[in-house]
This record gives sequence, C-alpha cells and structure tokens, in this order.
Amino acid sequence: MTLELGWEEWVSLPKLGLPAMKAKVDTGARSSSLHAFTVEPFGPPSKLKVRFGVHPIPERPDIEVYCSADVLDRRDVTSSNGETEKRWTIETDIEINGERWPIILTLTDREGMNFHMLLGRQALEAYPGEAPRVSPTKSYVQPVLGYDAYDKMLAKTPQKRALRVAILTKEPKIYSSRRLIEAGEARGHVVETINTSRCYMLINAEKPEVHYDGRALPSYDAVIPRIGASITAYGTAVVRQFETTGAFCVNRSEAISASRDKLYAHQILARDGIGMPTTAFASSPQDNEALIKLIGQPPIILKLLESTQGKGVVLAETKKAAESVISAFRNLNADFLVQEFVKEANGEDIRCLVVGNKVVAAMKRSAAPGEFRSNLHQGGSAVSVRITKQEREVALRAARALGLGFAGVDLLRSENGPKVLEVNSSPGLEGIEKSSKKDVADLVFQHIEKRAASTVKRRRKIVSAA
Ligand SMILES: Nc1ncnc2c1ncn2[C@@H]1O[C@H](COP(=O)(O)OP(=O)(O)OP(=O)(O)O)[C@@H](O)[C@H]1O
Repeated sequence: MTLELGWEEWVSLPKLGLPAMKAKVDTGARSSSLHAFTVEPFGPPSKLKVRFGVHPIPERPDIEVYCSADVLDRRDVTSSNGETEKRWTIETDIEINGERWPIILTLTDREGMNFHMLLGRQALEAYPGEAPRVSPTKSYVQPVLGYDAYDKMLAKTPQKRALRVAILTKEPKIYSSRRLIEAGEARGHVVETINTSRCYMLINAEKPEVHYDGRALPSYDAVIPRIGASITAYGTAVVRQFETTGAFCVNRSEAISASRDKLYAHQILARDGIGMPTTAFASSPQDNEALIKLIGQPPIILKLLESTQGKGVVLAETKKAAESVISAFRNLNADFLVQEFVKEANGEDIRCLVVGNKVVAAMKRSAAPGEFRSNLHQGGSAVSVRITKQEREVALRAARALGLGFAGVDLLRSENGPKVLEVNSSPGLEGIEKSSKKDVADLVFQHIEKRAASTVKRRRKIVSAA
C-alpha cells in the first residue's frame, strides 16, 4: 500500500529520543532538516558525533530534548531563502504510523518557525516501498501523536545515546581516571578529562560558561568531579558552574563541600542518627581539659580537620600525650577534633563504595603491624569483605545524608555496631576494584546513564530584572 502524506504530519525520530514532532512535508525541498540548538561535535575525528538540543514543541521552548548522533558529514545547504549554510548532517530513523526507515537530516536553527522539522524529497525517496504520495491539500493523513510523551519522558525513561562526559581531575593518568575513561568509552560515550584548577568561569544569568585554555567548554551531559582536598573551595565552585550549565554532576558541589568539612559532615551524620565514634571539637585553648574529659579516658584519637590519608590522625595513649598533641596542633593554628578510640576495630576499617543508591563493593583495610591506621597510604592492606545488612544500610544512609551519588564510606566495626568514620566524595578505585574484583568504573557509568541520559529537561526559568 502506498503511504499517503499530507503537507503536515506527525512523525517520530525514535533513535534521537523524539517520540512526536510535527513535520512540514515539502517536496520542493531536497533535504530534510531538524531544528537544533547548541550543536556541538565531539569525539575522535574518525568517529565524530554531534550533540544538540531540540525544542520538539515549537510553542514550548522550556522543553528541551538533548540528542546525540553519529556525524555523516558537514555540508553546504541552501535554504528556501537562498542562503547557504554549513550544516551538520546525521542519519537517523523516521517512523510514521509504524513504518520506519532511515533518513538523512541536516541540523539547523529553525527557532521561530512553525515547524521544527522539515521532511524533504530525499527522505521520501528513501522509503523502502513505493515512494509516499504527498497530497499538498491535506493535513494529518497519518495518525496524530500529540506531545504527551514528553511529559512522561520528563518523569523518567533514559534514552540510550552517546554521552559527552567530563572528568574533573588534576590527575588524568592515575588508575581511577584511566579506569573511568576506559569504562565510559567501552559503553560508547566520549570521556574527556579537565584540569579543575585550569577552568575559569563566566558567571551570568543568560548563559553560564566554563572556560579552559582560551575558549568556552562545550556542554557536557555529565561531569564526574574528582576534586582534590587542596582545591576544595575552587573545585566546588567549578562543579557548581557545571551544574548551572545543566550537566548532571555525579556529586553535586554542596555535597562535596559538606563531606570535605569533617566537622560539618559529623554534624550532618549525627543529625541523621548515624552511628559514629563520639567526637568533640572546641575552638578555644582554654577548653583542652574539658574537651578530653568529654571523650573519656585515654587512649583517644586526635585528628586534624585537614587530614587525608591518615596523615593527621594521632592516637594518644595517655592524658599527658593528648594534652601535648593538642598544644602542638594549637601552636600550628590547626583545627582538630578529639574522638573516642574504637579499640575493638583492631586496626581495621571497612570501605563501602556507594554508587547511586547501592553499595556496589566493599573492602576491609587492615593496618600494618604496630599501626592503628588502616589507610593504604599508611602501609595498610585491603581484602574483599562481606558486609552485614546493617553495615550496608548505614553506608547508604551516610552517603544519602551528605547527598553524594558516588562515595566511599569508611566504617569501624565496633561493639555497638558500625560507626562511620568519614564519607569520601572522590573515592579511589584501585584498591576497591582490585580487592573486590568489581568493575566499579562501569557501575559509575551505568548510574550516569540512568541519570544523565534522560534526554528531556525542563529548562529553568531565568527571571530577568526587566
Ligand atoms: N576513632 C577511631 N578509632 C579507631 N581507629 C580510628 C579512629 N579514627 C581513625 N582511625 C583509624 O585511622 C585511619 C585514618 O583515619 P581517618 O580516615 O579519619 O583519617 P583521614 O586522614 O581522614 O583519612 P582519609 O584519607 O581516609 O580521609 C582509619 O582508617 C582508621 O583505621
């Protein structure tokens, strides 16, 4: 049977995640075009892709769908007003009333036009059967689709498409960065590393931008922040800027800031009733004795707030030792906390790796002989471990309390159940992948796909002062 088309029809472009578009069928035009904005090529030249936004509903510029497709070429196209423009060209499938066939589309700015899609001769000729018959006097000969599908898509349904992902890191060569790049590429995405400290920002209401090496960075679908402790403040500002560009950030800036501030993080965990070693903190040196008393009989733990890799963690066996460490810290003007020593942990802690709302891997770290700190940087060793249901729940609650989607939660096994030591927002992958044999990097990308690939976004209204 011949496919009959009116001069306007509903079509869908399933591979682009566009379930319903009104198209103008125009046999006077050779090529077909799709309205696209922020059209940005990405990926290696041999496998070039293009990422673009579409307003499928001409009257609703607040509904944006993000698409990516393989590039066919970039060609000169002369439009009906005689102007020639270089356009990105892609191949995709069109579907009309259950009939589906591949067509070539050029991407162009059709903003302000009644139809955001134009179906030309070439696409009609590509129809596998007898060429469709166009009746220019008729409208909507084929079924009317309507735009309801976009409301459903706003609620969920990720589309499978190639994503453009940035890893914010100063260390693109280390194991964790390499594994994330590898895992993302293996899943068909394009992954770029960006040195956080080299980013600079244009802060304005209309079009927030992040710049690097003299040019504005493109739009990313997702960002994996790996912000080192030494640049937390600037790093989180960069993450915040990426958030305003609409990128899905695996960990949001405020969650990174909260987890980095040990005192604040402890307060958040305590507020949510999550078990942790009793912890005390004071600002004035006059309160040293009272502070030690709050924690109880030594041995006690003293921790620099800025500590990482166990470097600023001291076990004071006696009250005298505790006092002299405190006075040393105070002389250095260093902030610290005093903590109950969980002796029964026996120099072991459990690192639970949380991705999304799951603990995807766990390892037990054991301190070197004569050492109480189990950090791998302090000579500790790691083995895979089965965690209890309670430990799993505590780890998830801790990551959730801080708002982290990708976190390393460190627990001590105490007589009174698991006690959270800290929640790390840039957990290393080497120890956990090697000990647990889990492909954590791949799981991070599965999480990103669920959260970032959802193509439809409702654009936040920018309220202008005028
Ligand atoms: N209250 C405690 N009781 C017993 N052991 C502790 C306690 N606090 C810390 N430890 C041990 O010391 C190690 C380092 O502590 P912590 O993780 O707090 O330090 P950090 O410098 O913040 O390390 P990270 O690089 O993991 O952030 C822990 O892994 C644990 O083995």
